[in-house]
Amino acid sequence: MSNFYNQTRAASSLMRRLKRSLINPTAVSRARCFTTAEGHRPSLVHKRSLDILHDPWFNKGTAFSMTERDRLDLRGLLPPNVMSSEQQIERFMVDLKRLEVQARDGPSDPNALAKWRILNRLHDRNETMYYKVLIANIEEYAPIVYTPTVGLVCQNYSGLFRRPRGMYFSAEDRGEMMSMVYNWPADQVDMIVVTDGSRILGLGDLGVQGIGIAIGKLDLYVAAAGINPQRVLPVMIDVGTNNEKLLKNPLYLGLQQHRLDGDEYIAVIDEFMEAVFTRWPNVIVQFEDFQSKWAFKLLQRYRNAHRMFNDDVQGTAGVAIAGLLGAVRAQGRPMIDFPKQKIVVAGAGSAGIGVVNAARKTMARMLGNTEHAFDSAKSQFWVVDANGLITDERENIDPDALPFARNTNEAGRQGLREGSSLVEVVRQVRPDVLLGLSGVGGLFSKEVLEALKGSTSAKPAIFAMSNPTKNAECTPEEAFSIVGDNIIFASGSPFRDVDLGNGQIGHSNQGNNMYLFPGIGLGTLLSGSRIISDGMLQAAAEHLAAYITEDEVLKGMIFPPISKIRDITKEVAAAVVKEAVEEDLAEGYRDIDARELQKICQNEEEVLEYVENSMWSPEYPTLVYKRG
Ligand SMILES: NC(=O)c1ccc[n+]([C@@H]2O[C@H](COP(=O)([O-])OP(=O)(O)OC[C@H]3O[C@@H](n4cnc5c(N)ncnc54)[C@H](O)[C@@H]3O)[C@@H](O)[C@H]2O)c1
Ligand SMILES: O=C(O)C[C@H](O)C(=O)O
Ligand SMILES: [Mg+2]
Repeated sequence: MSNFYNQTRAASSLMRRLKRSLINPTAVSRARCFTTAEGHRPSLVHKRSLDILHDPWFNKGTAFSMTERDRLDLRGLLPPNVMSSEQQIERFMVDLKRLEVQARDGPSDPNALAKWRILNRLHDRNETMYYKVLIANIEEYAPIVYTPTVGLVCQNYSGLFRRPRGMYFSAEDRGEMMSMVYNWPADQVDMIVVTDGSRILGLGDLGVQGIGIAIGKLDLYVAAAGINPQRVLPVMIDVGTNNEKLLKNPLYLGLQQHRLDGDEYIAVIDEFMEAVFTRWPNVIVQFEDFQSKWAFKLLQRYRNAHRMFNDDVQGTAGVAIAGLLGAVRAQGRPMIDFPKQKIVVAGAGSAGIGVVNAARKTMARMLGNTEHAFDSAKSQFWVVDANGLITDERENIDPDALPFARNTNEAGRQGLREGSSLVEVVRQVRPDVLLGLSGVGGLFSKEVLEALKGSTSAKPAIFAMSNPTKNAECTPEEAFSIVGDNIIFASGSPFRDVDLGNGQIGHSNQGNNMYLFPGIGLGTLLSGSRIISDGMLQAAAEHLAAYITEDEVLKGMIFPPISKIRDITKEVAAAVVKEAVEEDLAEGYRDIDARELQKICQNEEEVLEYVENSMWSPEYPTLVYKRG
């Protein structure tokens, strides 16, 4: 009897709620909660895709089941791991409690993560205002939305995740990507930054959490290059992770399996490339923070047929070249002396090898671009990795590092051998430049910096390029205090200038690929080039190098201030457009065809104007309602 009574009461209460829901949309959701709990009765939704995720009544975030994701066009718009609502709450609570703990190991600003949250919420609410704030305060907030804070964000992404941004393609989506790509609401996408999360900055494998780096890079594409924010797409390809800590964490948002490898891995990336280029044939894809093992292979696989580049290999190389040329000028020598520089590089990964390859080519070009010049230029480099100096005696040598392996006999005459330590190499070689792309914080120890005092250069250069801040090979204070005032210093993450006393400033330059990738992307877009050639990358680097005046260089400034990044990007993009036209690669952009582009490129001012006029600026447009 009482059972019957309860059922009747529940049924009439449900009827009342449903009736109310017909007139009051708020009640729909209340009824939804009620019916779900009582009888799994579905709710009717008149939305799909992102509109559901952005609706607080219907959104379940990571708790959408896979069938619901398929039914509602949500596949790819959420990290792949489906969570229970209990897990969601646990994740939220862990994050909430973390606020009580001071962020350790992060950027020097203890409030960086809090600032990131505030900016991120603005990004979700009002994109125009977000970019207005970012552009107007780029020097202050680039370190929040980009390196170094973005590293901390990626490390904590499972806790920080609120509203999804970008697309996730996972190993589970094989065979589905071609249709999934249509779940993204924008018909036009100009720029994709994609990562597989395998080497995020110097922080290692962060799996699905690496999406933060793609978001941060695209923030700069909008702020610096004026790419329309409605046409950017951050992508995470989740093929698993080899980070055991993440694999053991039940609240991790990614696939809880080890990374795919070999042909299986390549098949996933191939499928992703085919899907995005089918839907958006003119898109440009920037590969970011792939472990070296795949970075070079994928670059070779796609670069001759697709509009793509690898920022860590090619963007970094260009920035380093600009910095190295600046360092030569700072010594009061002509740039043409670059081929005489002795360069010790610590780190033989995607970034280190990318830099030595490009620097070797630049030297060869300066020496007349002959085969002999190219061959002899390699002797200016000493490459040291985790196992010490790389020589031709190295077993299982990485083929990408092979051209830079020192000849053992010749190394012996210098007092060096296979595996010599960094300090030994610096002591014996007495280099003009010590460049770090090792990911190892503090690698340029007191001993190494002391050894650099023996440099044959009047003004040795120290490039501690690893990110984020705690992974820098040394700080500017260490460099100036140990090696002396008469040095050039650059780091990947921002550091403050050093007060040398007597009114003298030791400049701390930020040598980061952020000076180039936005211009490479924008220039490629505006030229309509089908590929990104070496010449286009070289033109970008040369323009960055030329941006700094003689006066600035002599004061030790080899990179311009970040506050000028929009102007630098415009110049770099114009150089890329011109080179694409010169190489006959440019096919035009929108209503500017190849022939018109050629005409524009005959006049320096006109190219710059073309680029500037094509850049998006954060201004509110007037909105007019039109029935769909
Ligand atoms: N400033 C920039 O614009 C910029 C651009 C790209 C990469 N980076 C930074 O460069 C670092 C490396 O990136 P990657 O993609 O080449 O990584 P990677 O993991 O592929 O390569 C790291 C290299 O460093 C070597 N290494 C490790 N320990 C060493 C030691 N004790 N001494 C000498 N070498 C050592 C490794 O053997 C490997 O060759 C990262 O921290 C990344 O953030 C900076
Ligand atoms: O992301 C950066 O700040 C630079 C570079 O791409 C890196 O991987 O460290
Ligand atoms: Mg990178």
